[in-house]
Amino acid sequence: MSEAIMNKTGEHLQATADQGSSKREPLYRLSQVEKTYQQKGRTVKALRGVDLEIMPGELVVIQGTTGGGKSTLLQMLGALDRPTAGSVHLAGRDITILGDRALADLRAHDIGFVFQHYNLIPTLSALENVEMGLAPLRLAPSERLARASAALASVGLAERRTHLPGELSGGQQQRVAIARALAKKPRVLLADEPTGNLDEATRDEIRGLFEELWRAGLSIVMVSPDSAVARRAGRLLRISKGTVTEVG
Ligand SMILES: Nc1ncnc2c1ncn2[C@@H]1O[C@H](COP(=O)(O)OP(=O)(O)OP(=O)(O)O)[C@@H](O)[C@H]1O
Repeated sequence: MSEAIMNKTGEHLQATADQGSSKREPLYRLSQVEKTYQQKGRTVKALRGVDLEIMPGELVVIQGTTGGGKSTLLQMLGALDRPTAGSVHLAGRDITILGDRALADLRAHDIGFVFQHYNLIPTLSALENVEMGLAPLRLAPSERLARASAALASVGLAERRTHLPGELSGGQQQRVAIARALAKKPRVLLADEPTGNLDEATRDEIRGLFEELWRAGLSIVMVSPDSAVARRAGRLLRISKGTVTEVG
């Protein structure tokens, strides 16, 4: 990535890195988190008493066996679902006791999501897609435009702002999705197999972008089976049968 882009990324994220919580307070603190699902009359324990702390500025990669609980854990971190037992604190706040509206507000402001399949709206331009991510924040239109433009520039796509997703490569579409998450200035970026849909060369480009974002101060938690992503991680976790272990 060019130095100019990195400077923009750094500037864009500075406000995020500075916001609120002190450096010593964990970004996440999970205590005895359990999640059980009912599946055709039987109980499945997806998470079994997970204790986990993630500090601000960490790049955490989660790997594990199929059905081990990776997606369930990411859903707990993303406030997309509540645990059956235990607590999840985000920046010192117990998010397991929040109501639906407060959780939606938290997701809109504090958590950036990136998925394997980009989830862009095909009829909207790159810039409009990024702006859409800001809709729940009810910003003034000028502020929304400024934030979306800055986020697109921070991933190197300033010149592609008017392009539709179908006119962009897979890697560029994933960059738009990352810009959409960054525009919120989130406390944390959660990514679910973000390189899973890309060819090897593009995969490396997106791995590099995540690493640069991390080095610029962003906290990132990523589920990825990609061993090259794991090698770049600050911290690698394995989850199997609902139990998390540190690797290395
Ligand atoms: N909504 C649900 N309802 C019932 N069971 C579920 C639900 N979501 C997950 N499970 C079960 O919980 C366990 C953990 O699932 P999870 O999706 O978290 O695993 P995973 O590690 O992400 O798997 P994969 O790598 O296959 O995506 C599995 O046994 C799964 O079948």
